[in-house]
Amino acid sequence: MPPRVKICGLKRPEDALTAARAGADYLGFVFFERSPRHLTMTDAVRLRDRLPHGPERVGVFVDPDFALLSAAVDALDLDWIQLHGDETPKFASLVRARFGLNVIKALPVATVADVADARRWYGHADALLFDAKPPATPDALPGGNAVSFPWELMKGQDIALPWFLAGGLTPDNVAEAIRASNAPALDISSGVESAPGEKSAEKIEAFLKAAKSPI
Ligand SMILES: O=C(O)c1ccccc1N[C@@H]1O[C@H](COP(=O)(O)O)[C@@H](O)[C@H]1O
Repeated sequence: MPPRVKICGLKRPEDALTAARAGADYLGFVFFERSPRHLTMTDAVRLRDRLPHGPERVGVFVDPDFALLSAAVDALDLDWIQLHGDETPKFASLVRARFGLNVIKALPVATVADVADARRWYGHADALLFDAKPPATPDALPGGNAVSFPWELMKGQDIALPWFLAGGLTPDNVAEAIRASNAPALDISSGVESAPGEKSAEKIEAFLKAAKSPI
């Protein structure tokens, strides 16, 4: 079965439509002010009725408060909440209970010990997302840095939740990433952009083609 694919950091309805037509399973929207992909609440409300139906909608947050989550859930009719900061398992459980939505917890990975951290989230999150650790630079974001970790770290891991491979994926490296990691789902942002925050229709289509039919 081909991996499920999330195209993240969408801001324009035409990019969401391109992703949906090309076979994306999830559409991701970033609510983090420092990101070039940040969606303001005003823009989110405008976007809502122009989004395609079919793919599930994921809001991406970094150590959010409940007011932000509530506004974004309402604005975009979200299906999933992705926590991409230093949130605790207890906080993830509270979010699930409060909103009745699925939670994806992003985990930063550099070594196999970071992958083993997954088990802390069993019973608290509905899916996990393994992303590279952010570079140690002042301007680095918690995610969306176009940085990969060694995909082989995931191979043969017994992860008891659905999981996404993320970080530095591109149309050119995704077939190798799938082979190396056996990932059941993939998440991409920078690799389908022409500039930070600007999605490329050609790259979205190329990524989905390569991800859904790896050689
Ligand atoms: O994309 C962002 O700007 C972002 C900001 C804050 C937290 C998470 C963010 N993105 C997530 O990171 C992955 C990997 O990004 P990339 O493909 O390496 O650019 C992305 O898909 C989002 O889930």
